[in-house]
Amino acid sequence: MSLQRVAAPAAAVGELLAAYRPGSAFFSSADGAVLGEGELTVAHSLDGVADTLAAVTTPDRVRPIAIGAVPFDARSPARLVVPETVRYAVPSEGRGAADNGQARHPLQGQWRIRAVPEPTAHVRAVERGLKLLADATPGTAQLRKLVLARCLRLSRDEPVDVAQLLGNLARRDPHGFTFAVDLPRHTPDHRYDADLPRTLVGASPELLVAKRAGQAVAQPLAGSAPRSADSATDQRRAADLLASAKDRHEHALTVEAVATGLRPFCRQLRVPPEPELVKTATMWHLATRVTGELHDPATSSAELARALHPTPAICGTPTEAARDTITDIEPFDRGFYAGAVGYCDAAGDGEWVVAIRCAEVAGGNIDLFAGGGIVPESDPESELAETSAKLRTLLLALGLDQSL
Ligand SMILES: C=C(O[C@H]1C=CC=C(C(=O)O)[C@@H]1O)C(=O)O
Repeated sequence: MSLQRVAAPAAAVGELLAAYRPGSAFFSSADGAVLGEGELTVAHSLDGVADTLAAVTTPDRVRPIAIGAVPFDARSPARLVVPETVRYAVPSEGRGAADNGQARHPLQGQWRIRAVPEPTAHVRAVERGLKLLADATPGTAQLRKLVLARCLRLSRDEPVDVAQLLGNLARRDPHGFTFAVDLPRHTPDHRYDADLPRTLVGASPELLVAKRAGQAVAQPLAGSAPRSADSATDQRRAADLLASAKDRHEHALTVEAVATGLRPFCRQLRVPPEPELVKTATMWHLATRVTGELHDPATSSAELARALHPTPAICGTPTEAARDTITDIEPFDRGFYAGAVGYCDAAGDGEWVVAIRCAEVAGGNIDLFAGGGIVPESDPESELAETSAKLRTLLLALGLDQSL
């Protein structure tokens, strides 16, 4: 077994992006970027990260990390790789310059596109969800929020160039969390050839949890509006979102769950009473930054992520009832969409984001996902439009400027 080596800090995030090759693991945030290459060992759950890292940590071994993804259903195996080599980058000057237009390097080729479910069926799924939110079933916990998603399956003859897609995502959303990590090769439905590597690639706006210097930080998002190219319309949509009672309700349920999840670990937890607005290249969201001082500064980011995932931003409230309902209603397996992706080092420091605005790539196949939170005040047609707007993060990065 070789040592995990840490190379000298790279000059810029762009350098690590350029160095990404299929099979490596890339994660970037406003704090910089990390690129893991090679595979020393693999942990299959967030629970297993501490032991896996402890097993490879020796006095002459530099602080190892585990980097990778956890599926939506945390009972299924995760893939958290301890790379042989890790390179870090500090944020670069140019990182602030968003490229809001089309992908600079569109992925050429003829795509076949299949929506699962079809848009009209998604509207019916939301109507079904609304009925469950309205009906109280004696003896079962009342659903208060449910997140329903849909999937676009794109395929073509040539393999998808993940490095190019990753670069396009990073350029369009320079303040987001951009990632590409390999997944277990087998899907539960054996849809792809087991020889094909599978990669989760995306640009998530949502921090599940980060831990550094004895502090935990989470930034739950819930409540959305599409951006507009017209600046007056864009500002009006942002103001309407901030004032929307429906979106504030949807948001409050998520913040409540994140605060409840973090509280046992923290001696002081700050939860701002009012949400703020955050934006991506395509969406506005309501966000609340929750921060806490950890009782035990050694608590790891993997442990915190495990305690929080799945939040009501991607599942619902109460968690189990929402997860069962999602399995019943959605006609596809979420896989690693709506899971968690990030890294944790041997001191427990690390960052984990909610795996949204992402896609699973296998050869010439790419599955795009988007969902939305449903509360009793939700409107089915608006929910469909919201998922279409969210899908544009990946569609535009692929070079497809169309609404689906
Ligand atoms: C589930 C997704 O978004 C979540 C994060 C932000 C806002 C959301 C919303 O407004 O519904 C969702 O909770 C997704 O992008 O697939």
